Amino acid sequence: NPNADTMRKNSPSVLWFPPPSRFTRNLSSRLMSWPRPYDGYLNGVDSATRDSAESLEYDYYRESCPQAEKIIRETVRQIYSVHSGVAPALLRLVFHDCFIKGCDASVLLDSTQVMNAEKDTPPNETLKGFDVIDVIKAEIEEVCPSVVSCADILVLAAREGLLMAGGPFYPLSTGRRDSTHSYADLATYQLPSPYGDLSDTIASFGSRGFDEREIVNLLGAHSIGVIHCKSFQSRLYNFSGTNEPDPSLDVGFLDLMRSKCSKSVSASPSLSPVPSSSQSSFDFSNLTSEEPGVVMNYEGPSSGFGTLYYHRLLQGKGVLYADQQLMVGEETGSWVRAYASDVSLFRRDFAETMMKLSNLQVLTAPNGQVRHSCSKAA
Ligand code: HEM
Ligand SMILES: [Ca+2]
Repeated sequence: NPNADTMRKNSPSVLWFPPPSRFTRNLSSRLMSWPRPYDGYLNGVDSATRDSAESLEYDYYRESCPQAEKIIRETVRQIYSVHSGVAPALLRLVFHDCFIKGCDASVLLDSTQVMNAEKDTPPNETLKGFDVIDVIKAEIEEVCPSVVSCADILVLAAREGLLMAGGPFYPLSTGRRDSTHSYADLATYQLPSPYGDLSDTIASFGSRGFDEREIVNLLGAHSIGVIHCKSFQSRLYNFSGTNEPDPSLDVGFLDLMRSKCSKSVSASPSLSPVPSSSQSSFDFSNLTSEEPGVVMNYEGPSSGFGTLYYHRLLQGKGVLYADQQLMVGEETGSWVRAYASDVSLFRRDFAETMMKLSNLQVLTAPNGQVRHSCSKAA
C-alpha cells in the first residue's frame, strides 16, 4: 500500500508503538504500515446511529433484571478496595470501546479464526479490566441469563469505578446491545495516538461530536491510572528523531521522568501478550503492571480527581505529548486554565462528557445482541 507508506514517512511522530509479535501474526501486512490515526477515517460517527442514545431507557432492566446495577456496583467496590487500579482501567476501557463503533462492547471480543479483535491491536495493548467485566457478567448471568448486555455492564462499571476514585457521579440510561463484531483495523487507525498533536486530537474527537472544551475536559481522565514509559519514552530521549528530548518539556520534569524511565526501555517495548479475558483465576493481578511507568497521581492520592492534571499542564509537565499539546491552542489552553482554577466546574463538565461518551453511537434493539460471555459473540 504505497499510500500508507508515504503517510508513514511523513508522520513518524504520531505512530503508536511497534506492533507486538502477536499483532504481527494476526493482522495482514497492510496494517503494518500504520498511517496517521485518522487519515481517511473522519467518519467516526455514523449519522444514522448518532441519535440512537435516545432509545436508551432509564433503569432499562428494572423488570428483567432488577439486581443488575447493584451487582455491578458492589463488585466494582469490592475489587476497588483491593485494586484501586480497577477505576482507571475501566475508564480507559469505556473510552476505547465507545470510540470504535460506539459503546457496543466491541472492545471486549476475543480474536477468532476469522476475526482480529480490537483488544489485540497496538493501541489496546495495555488495556486492562477485561477480567473484571467477566466476573461481573458471570454474577449477573447467574440471576438473569442473557439479559444484561456487556456494553451496559461496561459503562455502568466504569461509572462506579470513577466514583470510587473520587470522580463525579452521572446518571446513565441503559438498553445498549452488544456488537457481533470487533473492528481491529478501526481500533488501529482511529484511537488517538499519545504522539498526536492538537489538530490530530481535535480531529479525532471532533468527528465524534466533541468540541474543544469537551476534549480538554475528557482528558482530565488522565488524573488517575498509570502511563507506561513506552507511551512517552521518545519525548525523553529522542523526540521526533532528533536525538534530543521534547523541547516543550519542563527541565525538572524531564529529569524526574528520566529517573522513572531509563533510556533502554525504548529500544524494546514489551511484547507481553494482551491479558486474556478467559483466564480461570480471578486475581486481577493484571490490574497492576510490572512495567515501568508513572502513576498519574504520583504527587499524592489526596490531591483529588482532576486538579493536578491541569496544574501539571500549566507547568509544562504533561506526561503524554498529546496531553501537553492542549496548551498550544488558544481555546484549549483557556479551558486548561479554567479547569485548573475551578475544580467543581471540571467535575460538572466531566459528568456530562462521560454521559456523552457512554452514549456514543449505541446499538439498540433490534440491532446487536446480548452476549452470554463478553469475550464471545453469542
Ligand atoms: C488524545 C486522547 C488520548 C490519548 C492519546 C490517550 C492515550 C493514553 C495512553 C498512551 C495511556 C497509557 C497507556 C499505558 O501506558 O499503558 C493512557 C492511559 C489512560 N487513559 Fe488515555 N488517552 C486519551 C484520552 C483518554 C480519554 C478520553 C480517557 C477517558 C475518558 C482516557 C483514560 C485513560 C485512563 C484512565 C488511563 C490510565 C489507564 C490505567 O491506568 O489502566 N484517555 N491514555
Ligand atoms: Ca465499540
